[in-house]
Amino acid sequence: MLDLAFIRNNPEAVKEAARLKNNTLDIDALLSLDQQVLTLQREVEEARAQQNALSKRIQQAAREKKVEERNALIAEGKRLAEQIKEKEPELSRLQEERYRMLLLVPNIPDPSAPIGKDENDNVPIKYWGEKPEFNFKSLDHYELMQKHDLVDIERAVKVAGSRSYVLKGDAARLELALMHFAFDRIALKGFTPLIVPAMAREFCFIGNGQFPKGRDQVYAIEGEDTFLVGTSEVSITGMFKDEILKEEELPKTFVGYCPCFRQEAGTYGKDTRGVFRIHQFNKVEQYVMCKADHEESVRWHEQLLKNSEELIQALELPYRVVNVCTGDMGDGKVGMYDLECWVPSEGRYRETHSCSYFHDWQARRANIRYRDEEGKVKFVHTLNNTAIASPRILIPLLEIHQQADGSIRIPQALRPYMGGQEYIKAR
Ligand SMILES: Nc1ncnc2c1ncn2[C@@H]1O[C@H](COS(=O)(=O)NC(=O)[C@@H](N)CO)[C@@H](O)[C@H]1O
Repeated sequence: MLDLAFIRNNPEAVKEAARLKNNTLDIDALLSLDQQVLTLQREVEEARAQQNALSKRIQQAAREKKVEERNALIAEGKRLAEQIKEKEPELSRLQEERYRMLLLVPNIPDPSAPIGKDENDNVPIKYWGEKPEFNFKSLDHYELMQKHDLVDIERAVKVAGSRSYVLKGDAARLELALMHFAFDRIALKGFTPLIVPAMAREFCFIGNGQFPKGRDQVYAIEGEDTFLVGTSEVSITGMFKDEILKEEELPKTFVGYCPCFRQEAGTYGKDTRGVFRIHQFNKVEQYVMCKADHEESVRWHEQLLKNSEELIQALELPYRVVNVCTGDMGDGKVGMYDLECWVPSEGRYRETHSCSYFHDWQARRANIRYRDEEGKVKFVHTLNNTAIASPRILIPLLEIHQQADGSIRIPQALRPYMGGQEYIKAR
């Protein structure tokens, strides 16, 4: 959410942001609704002020025993009270409608973000690692998983329907090893480990920006005010709602974990093979809350990307980083990098990480503030990046490290989390 004063003073900038982000919100309609609210607010306040003045004159008339005047004044007071009683519900209805529209206003993308329509306009900015040249018939992730009996999709579909999976054997151990590896490496950088609720109240989803627009991606729990989170980012944002932190508490850095759930509405028929796009997965998340300073946000954005690059380099996976364009980054972002790992069977890079900064767009929605050294209260800036999301990361991991004899090499960095095991051996 943007500051209403900013929108009033910079309507063209906000309209341009909406255009660049394929956001169809009618900013003029919001501003005229805002004018209606301000006018009605003034009328109600004036009526209240008149009421106060009147009550003094009524007491005065009573003291001076001016019965006629006092009655006339009381009647005037009643008329005013009627007016207020009629206008207040209208005022709160319009304020509620203005708030709902404010939630739909996109953030202003940084000028460094490429202007574009969709993911095809994202700009690659960095490549790392040698793509493997297999001198044998290489397999895709699903063939490898079946060959090594590492997955059971059929029984998962029986249990949970489409886009579900059972990870078996070393793949199940790999997933937990990857979670532990990511948690450890990021915690070693001073980030506070958190295991957070995967069920969260509505205000958490409004706070991080998942609601109202992304509501169709979220599973609701029947009869409760809680929903299943698509990322621990939702719960971490909700943890600090309505709090006023001290500046010296910032930056707050977290490495969060929880199971993630997504409806994946609108992706029918897309990425249906294997475990690329599923309804439930595990993710270790980096989350930073810092003071309201653009340079600091940019520094953290670069740092969060670097942290994840270090993890992927340790897993020895070739990847590239793309600067996400305005049409693909979504409403809340000021800037966004995707880290994409090379998937040999597809002959292309596929997204495994998203790294974003928001300035105070999330903090304003979740009302997370801090008191700076001069005692001024400001909204914090928030950022997040994937550390590791699995099983999606298993796709490049298994494919890249497959060997001619059918075994799969476990990267050195993961071995301590796999009991020292070096290969997944063909059975
Ligand atoms: N439906 C899904 N199935 C499997 N993995 C997914 C799915 N949705 C997202 N992911 C993984 O989770 C990562 C982060 O998801 S994201 O929506 O892009 N970004 C976030 O959730 C941010 N909180 C940063 O992690 C993706 O890059 C991908 O690796």
